Amino acid sequence: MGIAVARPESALFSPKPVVSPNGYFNRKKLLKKLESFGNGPGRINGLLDSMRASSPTRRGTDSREDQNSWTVSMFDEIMEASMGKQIVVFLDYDGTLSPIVEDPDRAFMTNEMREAVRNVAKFFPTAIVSGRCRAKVFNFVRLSELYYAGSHGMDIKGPVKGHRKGNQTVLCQPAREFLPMIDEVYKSLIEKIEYIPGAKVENNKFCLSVHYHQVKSVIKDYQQLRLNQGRKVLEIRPTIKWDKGNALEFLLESLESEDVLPIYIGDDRTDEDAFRVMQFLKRLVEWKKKKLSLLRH
Ligand SMILES: O=P(O)(O)OC[C@H]1O[C@H](O[C@H]2O[C@H](CO)[C@@H](O)[C@H](O)[C@H]2O)[C@H](O)[C@@H](O)[C@@H]1O
Repeated sequence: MGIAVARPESALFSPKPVVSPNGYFNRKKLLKKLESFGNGPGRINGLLDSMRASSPTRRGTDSREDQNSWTVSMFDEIMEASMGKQIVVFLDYDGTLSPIVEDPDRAFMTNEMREAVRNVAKFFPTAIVSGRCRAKVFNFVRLSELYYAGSHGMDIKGPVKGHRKGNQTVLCQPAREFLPMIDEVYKSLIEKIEYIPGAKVENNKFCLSVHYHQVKSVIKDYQQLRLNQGRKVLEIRPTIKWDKGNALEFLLESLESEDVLPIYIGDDRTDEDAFRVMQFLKRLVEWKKKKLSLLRH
């Protein structure tokens, strides 16, 4: 597959973290970048809906043939919508780049998939957005040219220095203060879980995944932590308002390019936080366009 999109020579992400006093990004600035999001009002919305509809189902019923025909039919649409824009690609890991398997430590991606991601990253800034801790997802993917947003976006880092000329590291860890608490709960869970056959607790740095049940009793005394249910997994994370959607906004805000077309591919409930942000931004762009056209007439 050949993709011809011009990539600017300058660094794609700004040199230092974008931190505004009241948060980690400036929505107004982001809106400006996305002003010409799509070639018509329903364009990106339709694209996103189709992407979601064709992502692998929980039971994995989509055939390879279905997926291939979707890829071919969407290719032209994506190319058309991206005219003059900087495409930015966001990819979830488990269930998107790797198959869902029983043992979370063995969720390897194929070399074929790694090659595909490597090729995408040659043309577009590419970020992996995962519930896993950044180091672990990096060990699976092993592509240093990518951006990684681990712990559901609570730990963001750019490509290693020197990989691409002029590229800088972006760092964002909005839940740092929760580390001791997460660690405490992790230790407590390890003790409890020892006696439960098949249960496993995974330390994802800023959040924890309990591969199965018996967790509610342990965290009931921690009001600042919440429970989230994933695929046969319970996730514990800080109550702060920060999810994969915020990670997406943070990375888009860090882009130096003015006109961007974000593409996000994911399969899980937590990816819907990012889908919601994309829908919201699109509505904002439409609203602003409508307002401008009313002012002109
Ligand atoms: O955001 P993601 O990259 O999709 O991470 C979400 C969770 O993924 C992993 O668990 C899931 O995949 C495992 C391996 O296939 C599977 O055994 C488990 O049942 C799934 O829930 C990861 O282990 C979790 O820590 C992540 O929260």
